[in-house]
Amino acid sequence: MHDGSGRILVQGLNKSFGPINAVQNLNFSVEPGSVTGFLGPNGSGKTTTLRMILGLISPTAGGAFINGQPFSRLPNPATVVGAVLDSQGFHPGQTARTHLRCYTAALNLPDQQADQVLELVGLSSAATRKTGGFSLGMRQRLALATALIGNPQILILDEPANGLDPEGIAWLRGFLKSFASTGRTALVSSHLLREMEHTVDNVVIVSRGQCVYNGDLDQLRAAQQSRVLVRTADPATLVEALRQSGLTAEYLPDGSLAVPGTDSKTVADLALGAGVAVHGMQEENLDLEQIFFQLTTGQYSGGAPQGPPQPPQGAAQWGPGGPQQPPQPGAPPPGTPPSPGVGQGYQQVYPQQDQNNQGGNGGYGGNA
Ligand SMILES: Nc1ncnc2c1ncn2[C@@H]1O[C@H](COP(=O)(O)OP(=O)(O)OP(=O)(O)O)[C@@H](O)[C@H]1O
Repeated sequence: MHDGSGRILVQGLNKSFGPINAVQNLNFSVEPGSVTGFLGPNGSGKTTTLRMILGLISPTAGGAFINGQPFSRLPNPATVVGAVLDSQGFHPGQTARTHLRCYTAALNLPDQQADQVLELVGLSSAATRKTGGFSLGMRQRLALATALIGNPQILILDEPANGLDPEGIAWLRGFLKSFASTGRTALVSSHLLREMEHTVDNVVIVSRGQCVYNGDLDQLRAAQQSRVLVRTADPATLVEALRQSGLTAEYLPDGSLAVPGTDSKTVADLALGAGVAVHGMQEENLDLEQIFFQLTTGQYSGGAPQGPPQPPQGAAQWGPGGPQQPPQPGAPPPGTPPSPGVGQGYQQVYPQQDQNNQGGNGGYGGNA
């Protein structure tokens, strides 16, 4: 029997396709009562992971558990998990209602359930239309209706916002939030943090098949920091003045300094007090999307293998760049404050980016 918790647990998950390591040692948990975003660039292993969670492919190593059981061992799985990995699999000659009634019949559910889920996804008026004429957004909604047919406790959606217009995305957001507010679990993948930013409570961010962040989105947001970039004739003296005021500084490749967690006035005052001439100063702020790019950038750089992405300061659980531990049954949920020292040191955040500015996809740095 499953434990009924509504929890998804991924432990040491690996999947290789020949020489391709699509998923490497993934560990994360997805908690009930929340919407968790599973985020990463194209090809980062999201769909492969979801397929393993749903028992559609076998892991090379590790495991995925729903309510404490592998998917294949769940009794009445349609009442436990509803999933959409692909919104293309409809018979074009079938109406939306007939399509859904195939499922109610197969699952031994009352026929009215088909109309109920159509209403839930806002497709009641299209119940008798053939799916062949459906727009991409309507297909997404019908796929969602199909996933909901067994009134599942857990919803797993792969890129559900693809093809949705802004109104559709807003609707999806409201739907997922209300689904989670009833204590159920939603795991939703996307390659765009911006798309999911206002929908999800927690995020699991993957890059090149590895987890680079797993935790509370607010905590990731709180890790955004401004830093002051300062050019001076005497950086060593300024570093010492900063140090005496409890601030740290990083030497950037062009010789200027980056001072995190402060503002330009403070740095200017300290420089003045130390008698150091300042030749230029600038404040920089990271937004969430920049952090996302920074964590995931380099996947397609095509060059030599790179080091793992580095976490911003104060973030929750980190993957290869930090002390992420496999979640254990009963472990604290994502968002548990990091232990002292986790992700400390703003200096870790920038160097790769400043030097390489890889990918050109919003990469941070280069302003110093
Ligand atoms: N059946 C397969 N055979 C060979 N390689 C595969 C197979 N499925 C996935 N891959 C490879 O595994 C890697 C991860 O792919 P996956 O589809 O899981 O990524 P993704 O994050 O879902 O990407 P996207 O956002 O583009 O859907 C890619 O390099 C992909 O080419």
